[in-house]
Amino acid sequence: MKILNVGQIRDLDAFTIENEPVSSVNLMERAAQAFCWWFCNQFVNTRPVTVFCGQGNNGGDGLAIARILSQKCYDVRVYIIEHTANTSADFSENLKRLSDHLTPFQIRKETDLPDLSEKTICIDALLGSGLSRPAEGIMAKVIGLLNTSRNKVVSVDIASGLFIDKSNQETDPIIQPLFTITFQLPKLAFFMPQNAVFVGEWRIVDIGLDTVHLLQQHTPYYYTDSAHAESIIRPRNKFSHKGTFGHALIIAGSYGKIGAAILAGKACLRSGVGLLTLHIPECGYEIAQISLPEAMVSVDVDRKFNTALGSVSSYSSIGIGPGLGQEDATAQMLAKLLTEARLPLVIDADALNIISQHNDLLDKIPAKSILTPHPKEFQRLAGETANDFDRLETGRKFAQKYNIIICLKGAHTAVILPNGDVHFNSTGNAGMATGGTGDVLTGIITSLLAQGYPPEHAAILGVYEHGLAGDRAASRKGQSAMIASDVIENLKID
Ligand SMILES: NC(=O)C1=CN([C@@H]2O[C@H](COP(=O)(O)OP(=O)(O)OC[C@H]3O[C@@H](n4cnc5c(N)ncnc54)[C@H](OP(=O)(O)O)[C@@H]3O)[C@@H](O)[C@H]2O)[C@@H](O)CC1
Ligand SMILES: Nc1ncnc2c1ncn2[C@@H]1O[C@H](COP(=O)(O)OP(=O)(O)O)[C@@H](O)[C@H]1O
Ligand SMILES: [K+]
Repeated sequence: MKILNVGQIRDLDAFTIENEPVSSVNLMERAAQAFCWWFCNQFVNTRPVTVFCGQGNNGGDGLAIARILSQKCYDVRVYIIEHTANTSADFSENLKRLSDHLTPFQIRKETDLPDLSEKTICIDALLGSGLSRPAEGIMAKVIGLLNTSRNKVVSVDIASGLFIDKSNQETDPIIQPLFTITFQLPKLAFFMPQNAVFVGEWRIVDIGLDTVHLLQQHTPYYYTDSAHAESIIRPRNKFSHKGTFGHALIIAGSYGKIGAAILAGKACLRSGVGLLTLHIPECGYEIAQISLPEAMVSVDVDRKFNTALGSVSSYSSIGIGPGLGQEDATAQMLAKLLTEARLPLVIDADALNIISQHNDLLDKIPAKSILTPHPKEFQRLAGETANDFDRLETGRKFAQKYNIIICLKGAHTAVILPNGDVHFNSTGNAGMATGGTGDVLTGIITSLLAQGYPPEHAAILGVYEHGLAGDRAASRKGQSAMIASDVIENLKID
């Protein structure tokens, strides 16, 4: 699914209006109906509703929503914030249409602000995608009122005050909704951790914007929905054998962290690889043979750390990093691997930390290798960034410069491709914020690479399936009880 910028969204609206054709007020009616369909499924009509409207099209949506909800027997109040002399045409039309049902209250100054009963659900239709500057004056006061009230707030399209495709300042007044019900497409702002409280839970409602025009839009930003992930999966051929699915090598673990190697290895096997070899320090030999009998074990000459590899030319994919430690000898082994490897690697955890400390290694990373940093590891690698939008841009430039794929891990892991395209993940949950889940991801992606998935697909699909397994684990165990092993147990890539 594509993620468009503000200008493209405006064009898509305009194209739909002209070519469907549908009048812009009827498109607004569709948007309001779609919002109300979600709203009525979520909240019963015994809850009072107060709609706060600006004077642009977002406010117009709010007026139409108020009318529809009032027709559905909700007890609705409407407040219009008079912040400008210019109202949009569709706002004015909806104001007329509302007059048979309700009389709105005007808010011009602070003393006009209402007291809200606790049960009231507030609908935020102050400002939408037309936001051109931070909210101020009476608009900021209303935002402040809603944020300090204990009421549930639902934002129409986007929280008022939040920019769709660029960073806000920390001091900007922005609604902090419980839900954002957005039209047709997710917005870039939703994927930034800095915006978590300004988005809440978000849902997309379809308003029938032109799909052909949408297909023609160029954007570097995508959202990995189930349809996209499933289109990547290759079915297993009836006559396939273990050689068909590759031989993966995972180089991981150190004294006290052999578990990281086991987690990555088990995840690799559970993701469909034909054969797996684990390269681990000697202290992990028995642990690995007992806990993962399906894997072959290559034992390092060192007892506690991975320090030396034999030839790696026979492997179909190589993953390195989980629990590796950062010993000098390990760093030298990594440098040699980067120079000798003829295929894209999966590079995680301490392997990334070693590269951060030896910047000359960056140029040696094989093309299309997949790096899986969490935000701190990415900061060590690429330096400080001003905000999450800036971090994403830095990631895009980094991926392009070194011709690599970066999976910037988080709630919506961003898979950044060598051409600068970004695929935000849609699966996963906060139960995955527990030790070892990153090791599991390394195993999954290494497995997919071994099976012959192109690196871009291995990264996008691996991240998606990792999150999906996490979601299954959460629904079975609960987010607090689930651990990384549960993510592995719930893998099912087919
Ligand atoms: N047919 C369609 O296109 C559809 C559109 N839809 C809906 O329209 C929404 C976009 O509507 P929109 O473009 O009218 O912008 P909106 O956000 O309502 O307000 C802009 C007004 O506010 C002003 N303003 C800006 N910043 C401000 C600030 N900080 N403080 C105060 N004022 C500020 C700005 O004025 P200006 O920048 O010129 O000063 C302008 O007057 C979109 O999110 C969706 O909900 C749906 O119905 C589907 C069909
Ligand atoms: N709140 C969250 N929502 C969704 N996924 C999450 C969340 N927190 C962590 N994850 C996922 O869990 C994994 C954690 O990886 P990482 O930080 O490397 O952990 P570890 O080093 O303990 O293995 C990443 O894939 C990340 O995307
Ligand atoms: K809004």
